[in-house]
Parts: sequence; C-alpha cells; structure tokens
Amino acid sequence: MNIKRVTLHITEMKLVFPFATSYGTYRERESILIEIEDMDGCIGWGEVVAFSQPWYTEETVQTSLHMLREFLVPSLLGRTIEHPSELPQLFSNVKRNRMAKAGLEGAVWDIYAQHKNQPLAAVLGGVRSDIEVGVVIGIDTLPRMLQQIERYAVEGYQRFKVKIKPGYDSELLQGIRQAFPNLPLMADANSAYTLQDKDQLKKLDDFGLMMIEQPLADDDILDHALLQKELQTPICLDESIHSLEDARVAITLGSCRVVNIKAGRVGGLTEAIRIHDYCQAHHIPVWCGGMIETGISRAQNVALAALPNFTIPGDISASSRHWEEDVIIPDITLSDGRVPVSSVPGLGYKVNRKRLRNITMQTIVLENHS
Ligand SMILES: O=C(O)CCC(=O)c1ccccc1C(=O)O
Ligand SMILES: [Mg+2]
Repeated sequence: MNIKRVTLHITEMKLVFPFATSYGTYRERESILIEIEDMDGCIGWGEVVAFSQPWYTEETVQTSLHMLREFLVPSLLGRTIEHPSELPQLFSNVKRNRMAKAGLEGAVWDIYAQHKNQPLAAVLGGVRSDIEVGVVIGIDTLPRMLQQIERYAVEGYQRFKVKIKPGYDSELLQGIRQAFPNLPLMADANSAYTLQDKDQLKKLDDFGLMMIEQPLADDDILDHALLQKELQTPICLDESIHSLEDARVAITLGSCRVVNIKAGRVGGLTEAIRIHDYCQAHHIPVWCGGMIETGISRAQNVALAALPNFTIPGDISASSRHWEEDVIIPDITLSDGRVPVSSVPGLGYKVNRKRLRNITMQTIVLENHS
C-alpha cells in the first residue's frame, strides 16, 4: 500500500437524545472522518473519536487535526506499507495523541482488508459471525432512565450500562433494581470518585452489578487496586488503559477484573489486538467500548468485537441509538439482540456521500507532492 491522498472531513451530527455523563451533557457530536486513497485508487475510511472538549482524554478534535496535518499524515503519505501494524512504529516520533493515530490506522486497515479481499473482522483475527451488544443510558431522572431501559430491552439489547456520579448512584441503582431485578446491569462513573468515596462505592455491591467501570481517576491505577480488594463487584478499567503496558500494570496489580477496549483510546487496532491477546492469556475478559461515534467507527468496533476474548456485550449500539441518519450504508441494526459481523471485504459498509456533505463543516485535503 502507498497512500497518495488523505481527506479529513470535520463533521457535526445532532444526537437524537441528549446524553449525560458525570462530566456533562452531549447534544451534538463533532468528529473527524478520515478518507484515504492509495496509488491503486482504493479508498479506506477511519474515524478520530476525540471529543470537542478534553474531558475524557487530553485530545480534542482540534488537537487531533493539528497532529494529523503537521505530523501523522506527512509521515504516512508516499510511504510503502506492507501491513497496518507498521503504523505504530511509523508514528513513534509522535508521543501519545492516540485517537489521532487510531483514526488513520483504521483507514489503513480498511484498505489492507480490501486488498486481501477479506472482511476487516477476518484480518483482525475475528471468529464470530455476529456479536451481542449492550446500550448505555445517560444520567437522567429515574423515571426517564427506566423508560429508556424498557425501550432498549424491547429493541433487544443484552446488557445495560448506566452512567453514575457522586450523589446519584445507590439511590438510582436501587430504583433500577426494583423495576428490573434480573437485568444485566453495570455502572460507569467516568472517573468521578476518589478512594475517599470507598464506603459509598462498597454500597454498590448490593445491586448485583456485572461490573463498575472506571470509578477513580485515569492515573489512579494503584488506588483502583486498593479499591478492588474491598469491592465484590468487579472493576472494569476504561480511561486508565491507554496501552498494552497500562493493561499489564493494571492486571498485575489487581486494579481490575475486566478491561474495556476502545481502539481510539489505545492508539489503534494494532494495540487493541495486543491488549486483547494479553487479557485473554491472563483470563481477563474484555468488551468493546463506545464513543458516541458515527457508523465508521461503529463498524470497526463490530469487526474488533468479533475477536474471541470479547466475551461481554460491549457499547456497540445500533446507528439509531444516537443518530437520526448515520453516514454509512447500510445502518448498523440489531436482529435478535445481535449485530451481524459484515462479510463484505474491508470495513464492509459504504459511506453515504450525500449525508456526509450535509454534516460536513470543513474538508481538508492532504496530498503527496513528492
Ligand atoms: O457510545 C455510546 O453509546 C456511549 C459510550 C460511553 O459510555 C461513553 C461515551 C462517551 C465517552 C465515554 C464513554 C465511556 O464509555 O466512558
Ligand atoms: Mg467508560
């Protein structure tokens, strides 16, 4: 492969329903959709999942654009690549900025799989033909959250995650448990607690949660280990895991019993597979996280979740969970609570150019002139 052109589409889509976390509320989602073309005229798509604000990680849409334009895209253009797993090395002169790197790597994986005439899932090492999926319910009033759970249960979702925050946790979970005693339920705190909240977090053991996700700060790997010793509920780490090395430290210290893998957060699909393999060897189940992303990243998540150690339904909801109209054709849809893994070569979905035009705020074309 030799990439001759990279087009960055900066887009904005309105969510069908506001989505609140311990940090704040989303109504719109700004994204960078990456289109790359190689010398053979083959086109690949990737997505940078950074948000407009740096609350989840330090990256934003604007910092990612800067890294892509000034450093990452120039190091890729005109370079001959045998395999997408060469990209982390190619980008090693850029520290961190993992979501920017992952967006570009995703597009290269798409082209690679098309050249191999295989679905993305197959070249990643996937073994499933469909995946079980879960849904996330943002912070809202109890009646409205119950209503949403009811609706998504009817749509077929297999696992339910609710966002919690200090002051809105045990009472909320108690209310959900009263209405749905046997629901496969988990809670995500997005780093809103500290170890001083240990006694309150221990109360959450009463609700039979599948796990509690990222209760403490991203760099509190040691405190997560101290907390896990006192909790019956398994801890799942999200924001703390940026790399295989982070996973190794967390698992060795006993900071978590489950890992949420997001290709964007860990710098790309190559690192995501390495973390998956390490967790599998250490009997730590993984699941695929979500970033309120468009169908491009969503389709990539479906392919990744086809790997064998993705044994827990992830946050890979249907396109309709957040979007009135997605940018891919066909939409990601559920049938019997499962999403099929595409058997079409590459990412396996087409980009809807008309929809893309309607949501595009800015387009940046970068070419190899050498
Ligand atoms: O994509 C979704 O539907 C929601 C996934 C989610 O919970 C989430 C969304 C945005 C930022 C962080 C997270 C998270 O998993 O912590
Ligand atoms: Mg999370």
